[in-house]
Amino acid sequence: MNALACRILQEGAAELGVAISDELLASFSLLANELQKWNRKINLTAITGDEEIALKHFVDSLALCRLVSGDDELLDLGSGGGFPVLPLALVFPDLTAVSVDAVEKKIIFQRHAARLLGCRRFEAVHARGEDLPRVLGRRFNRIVSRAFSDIPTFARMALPLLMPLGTIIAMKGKGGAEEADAARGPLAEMGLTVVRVAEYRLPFSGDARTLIEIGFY
Ligand SMILES: C[S@@+](CC[C@H](N)C(=O)[O-])C[C@H]1O[C@@H](n2cnc3c(N)ncnc32)[C@H](O)[C@@H]1O
Repeated sequence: MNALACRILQEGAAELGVAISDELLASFSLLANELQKWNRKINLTAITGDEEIALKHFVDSLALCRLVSGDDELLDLGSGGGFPVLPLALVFPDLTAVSVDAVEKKIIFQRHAARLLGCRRFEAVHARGEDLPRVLGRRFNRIVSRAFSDIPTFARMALPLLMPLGTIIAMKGKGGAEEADAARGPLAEMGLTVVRVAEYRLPFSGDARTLIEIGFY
């Protein structure tokens, strides 16, 4: 990553309350390089420039740090090139993280990146969200997604894998609060409720973002 992208990552993360040491910065740089290298051959992401990756993939993913803790058992559903799960695995080395995507080449990239980065408690699984209860057969206390699906569809897939006191977190952009309101009915039918809606701005760009946290009634 170039110097500006490193600054964007460190200052953007600091604004979200996350400290990026020089050692972590080197890991994020390595991840950005691998993403760019693989993206030239296989389509992983439309976000390709250094500064864009630093802001729209890394800083954006790190906004979840306020709702995730290092000892969580986390599942990222529809993780694509590894977001938000890989930045979280870097910042929380003890996080147990399982990443799922329906596109195998994306999962192969994530396994490669995690190996290079030394993410010991990270597992990438090629599967469709609909098949997860059969494929995974385990439970998580934090199930997250970014740019994945509408809230009820995501919640329906996550529900069988959620621990009793766990929460589901959808990362949304502008209009997230309205989407959360509209989902209250379908969520109630599943025994779920919206426990928190956090609206904030992405550092530097000022783009609107919303974290929607959902739990059992
Ligand atoms: C728009 S991308 C978002 C990727 C990543 N979360 C991000 O924010 O950069 C949506 C991802 O969800 C995956 N996906 C879509 N439907 C899925 C399903 N039913 N089960 C698992 N993955 C799915 C796609 O393959 C794609 O990688």
